[in-house]
Amino acid sequence: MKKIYISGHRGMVGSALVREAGLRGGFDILTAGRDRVDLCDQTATFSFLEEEQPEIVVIAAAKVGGIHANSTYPADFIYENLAIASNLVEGSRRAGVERVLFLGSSCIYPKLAPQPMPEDCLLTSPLEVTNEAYAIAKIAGLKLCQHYRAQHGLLYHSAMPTNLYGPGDNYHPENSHVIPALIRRFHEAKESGAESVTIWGTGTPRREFLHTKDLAEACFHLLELDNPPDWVNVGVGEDVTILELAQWVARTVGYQGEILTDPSKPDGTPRKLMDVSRLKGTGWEPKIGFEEGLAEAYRDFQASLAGGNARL
Ligand SMILES: NC(=O)C1=CN([C@@H]2O[C@H](COP(=O)(O)OP(=O)(O)OC[C@H]3O[C@@H](n4cnc5c(N)ncnc54)[C@H](OP(=O)(O)O)[C@@H]3O)[C@@H](O)[C@H]2O)C=CC1
Ligand SMILES: C[C@H]1O[C@H](OP(=O)(O)OP(=O)(O)OC[C@H]2O[C@@H](n3cnc4c(=O)[nH]c(N)nc43)[C@H](O)[C@@H]2O)[C@@H](O)[C@@H](O)C1=O
Repeated sequence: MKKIYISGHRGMVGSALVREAGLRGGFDILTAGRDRVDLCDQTATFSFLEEEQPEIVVIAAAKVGGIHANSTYPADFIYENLAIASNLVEGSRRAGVERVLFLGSSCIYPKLAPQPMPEDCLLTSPLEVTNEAYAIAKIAGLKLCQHYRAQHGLLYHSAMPTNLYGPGDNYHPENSHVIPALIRRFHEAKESGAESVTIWGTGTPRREFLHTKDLAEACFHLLELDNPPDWVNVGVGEDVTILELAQWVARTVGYQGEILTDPSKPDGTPRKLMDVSRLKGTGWEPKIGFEEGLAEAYRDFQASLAGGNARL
């Protein structure tokens, strides 16, 4: 049994990682809420890792949000994410942790990166302003792992997922990502009989969406590789416009009214399609189709309304 600490286990990604570890077997799964350890607190994080002695640490704890949250609270996003990454990476080294997997995000790549975006376009031109603070912290996390691996010979490496969705998402009307936000807005419009739903921005940006179960499988696949890349993109390799996404969500929810756009709201990056050839070359493929994944996400939202554990 390998002792694996999955940080952020109450979150959308951390909970998918815990489920996947359970399905795979062979892991002694360690989790800890903020009540046990605040990962922004260096002393508490170092002591926790020293006491628990995990063999593997997965960094899925983070301050996370959509375009509005990122641009409204940039100080929180850069500070908390830098602190979590540096405390967990240095704390892991001190506690003798053999392997760390750090989760970043596709927003680490330049705003106008070549499409699809290969791993080596990192730091080649400026970032998108709406999530610069978060992206800088995620680049720092990736670089911590890369340099600890180089200097200390530790197997610390990273995965850069595209935009994610799945059970346990954050359905906050303003601070969430686009999929949970639209599920909620279209559902409420259907319930109230509203004639139209307005989506933020022009509807023209393109985004790629990966289900968290596929991401969790990719993470455990990476943890099985003897010599994983320092960082690797995780995505499906296909994208849609935000207007097309809104039409998918409307169909899933059963909303038949009009869809309007609001160009006074930010679009963010025009496109961020991942080049996933490196990961696919190691034998991983996503499995969950978008229609199936969205239908499941809508069921998760409905369960949360009925008193489940999703965040509203
Ligand atoms: N969601 C997405 O679309 C994407 C996510 N990612 C990455 O995946 C990872 C997880 O994201 P996701 O699951 O969506 O985010 P969530 O917000 O759902 O989960 C984050 C988790 O981190 C925990 N956490 C945050 N700060 C602290 C802290 N100081 N101490 C202890 N725990 C803390 C939260 O705890 P609590 O429950 O107490 O708040 C929560 O459980 C992040 O690294 C993110 O960058 C990457 C690409 C896209
Ligand atoms: C995962 C990723 O998430 C963030 O980047 P983002 O891709 O811009 O994320 P988003 O999901 O919030 O928006 C995607 C697109 O959708 C449009 N959009 C329409 N209507 C709504 C809406 O109602 N809510 C939201 N949130 N967006 C909407 C929105 O205007 C944008 O064009 C980063 O901050 C960064 O942290 C990061 O890593």
